[in-house]
Amino acid sequence: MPVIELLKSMEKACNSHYHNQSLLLLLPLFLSLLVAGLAFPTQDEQSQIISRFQQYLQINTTQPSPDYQSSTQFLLSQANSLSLESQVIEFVKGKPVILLKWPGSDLSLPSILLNSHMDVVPFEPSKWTHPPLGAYIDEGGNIFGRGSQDMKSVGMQYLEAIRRLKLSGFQPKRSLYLSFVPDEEIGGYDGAKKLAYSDVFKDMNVEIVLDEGLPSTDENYRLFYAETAPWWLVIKSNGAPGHGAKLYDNSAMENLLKSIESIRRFRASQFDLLKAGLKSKGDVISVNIVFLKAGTPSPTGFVMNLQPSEAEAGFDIRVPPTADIESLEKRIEEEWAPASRNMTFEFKQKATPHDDLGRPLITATDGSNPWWTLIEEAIKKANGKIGKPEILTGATDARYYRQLGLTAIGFLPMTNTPFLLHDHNEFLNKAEYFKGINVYESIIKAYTSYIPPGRDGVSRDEL
Ligand SMILES: CSCC[C@H](NC=O)C(=O)O
Ligand SMILES: [Zn+2]
Ligand SMILES: [Zn+2]
Repeated sequence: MPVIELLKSMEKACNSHYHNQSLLLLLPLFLSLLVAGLAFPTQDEQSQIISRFQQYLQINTTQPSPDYQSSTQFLLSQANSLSLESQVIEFVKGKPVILLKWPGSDLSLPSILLNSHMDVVPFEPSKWTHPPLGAYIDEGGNIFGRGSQDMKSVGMQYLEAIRRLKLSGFQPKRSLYLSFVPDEEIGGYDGAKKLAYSDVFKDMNVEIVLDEGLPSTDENYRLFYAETAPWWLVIKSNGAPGHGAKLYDNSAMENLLKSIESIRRFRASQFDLLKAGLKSKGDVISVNIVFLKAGTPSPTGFVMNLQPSEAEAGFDIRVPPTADIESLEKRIEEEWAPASRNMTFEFKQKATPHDDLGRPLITATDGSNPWWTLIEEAIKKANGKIGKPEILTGATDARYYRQLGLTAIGFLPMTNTPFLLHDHNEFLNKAEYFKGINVYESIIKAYTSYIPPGRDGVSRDEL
C-alpha cells in the first residue's frame, strides 16, 4: 500500500473522535505495516477495489449479445480516474476495442500490452447457487459471477495494479497499454485480431503481450507459452434408409457409429497418455463429441421404425503445436470420414498451431527470452511460486500476437482455485484477487523498467 494512503488514513484517524491514546495504540500497527512493505491495502481501499470488480461483473457482456456500450463506459470512467490516455476503436461497428495508455518516459523503448476480453460465455442461471451477474460474495469471501475467472478479474486487476503503482509514485520507462477487447469467446475476429493487424497496433510498437491463462488448483501459478489450435469438425454419413426391423449394412447410422467408435479409440489413446503422466494436457490431441444429429422427427419425438438416410456428428478437436498435422488430416480422411463409407466432412473452424513457415507457434521460455525470465522473477518477488511452462488447452487472443512473431504469455493470477471457466458457479476468492493485483504490480514494474543489455540505461529524455 502506498505511503500516501497510509498517511491519509492516519490523518483521518487524527481528525476523528478517537482519543489520542487509542491512536497511540494503533501506531505500532501502522509502523509494522510500513516495515512489512505495505503489501496490503486498508479495509476501506479493499472494499473499494472489490466494489469496482463487482461493478464490472454486473455488466451483462454475455455472448451472443454483449452490452459493450456499458462496459466501455465503465472502463473509460476507470481510465479517467487513473488519468490514463484512452481511445475507443470500432474496427467493426458495435464491437469496441478500448485502448488505454500509461506513457513511458523513454519513447525509444518498445511497449508492453496487457490484454483482456470484455465478453463472457453464456450461463444457465437455474444451475447457479448465486445469480451469475450478481457478483455475490459469500461468507468465505468467494465472489460469484460469470467472468470472475474468465476474465473480468484480470482486466480489473491490471487497472488496480496501475492505481497502486501510480499512488506509490512509480513512473514507467516503457509505455504500458491495456486493451479491453470484444468477442474473444467467439474467436476474437472482430476484436483482438483486428487490433493485432491494424496500423494503430504498429504505431504502438509492442514487444510483449500478456493475456489470459488458466487457474491453478495448487499453490503454483501457471504460465503458458503456446496454445492448442481448434479444429471444429462435422462429419456426415449417408446410407440407404430402411425398415426399423431390418438388419442390413451401410445404413447412415451404422456408418456414423463406425466413425464414432474409431474417434473414441483415438480419444482414449490420447487420454491414456495423459492419465499415465507420459504427456501433459497441452501435448495431446483432444477430441470431444459436441453434437449428434440424426433421426426422422415426428409429432411425438422421432419415428421409431425407420432407419434414417442421413446422420451427423460434431467434434471439438484441439491440436497442439507439437502434433503431426498431416497424419491427423489423413486419419480424418481415411478413418473418421472415409468416402468409401459414404461419409463427408467439413471444418467449421481449422486454425493452425504453426506460423507461416510451418514452425510451431510458441513463445520461447529459455534464456533467449528476457520477458519469460522477468515474469518468473516478478511473480517470485511477489511471493508467488511457479509451475512448469505449459501449453494452454484453448484458443485465446494471444495466438494473433504469436502469429506476428511477438512474445505472448498466458497468465491468470489464481492459485488454489478450482477450474471454473465456462462452468456453473464460477467464482474467485477475494484474497486471491488481491494477491493477483500484487503480482501484476510486480510484473508491470519489472516489464516497464526493463532495459535490454547493451543499452546504458540512460533514457533519451535524460541525455
Ligand atoms: C476459436 S473460437 C473459440 C475461442 C474459445 N476461447 C476460450 O474459451 C475456445 O473455445 O477456445
Ligand atoms: Zn477467456
Ligand atoms: Zn472463455
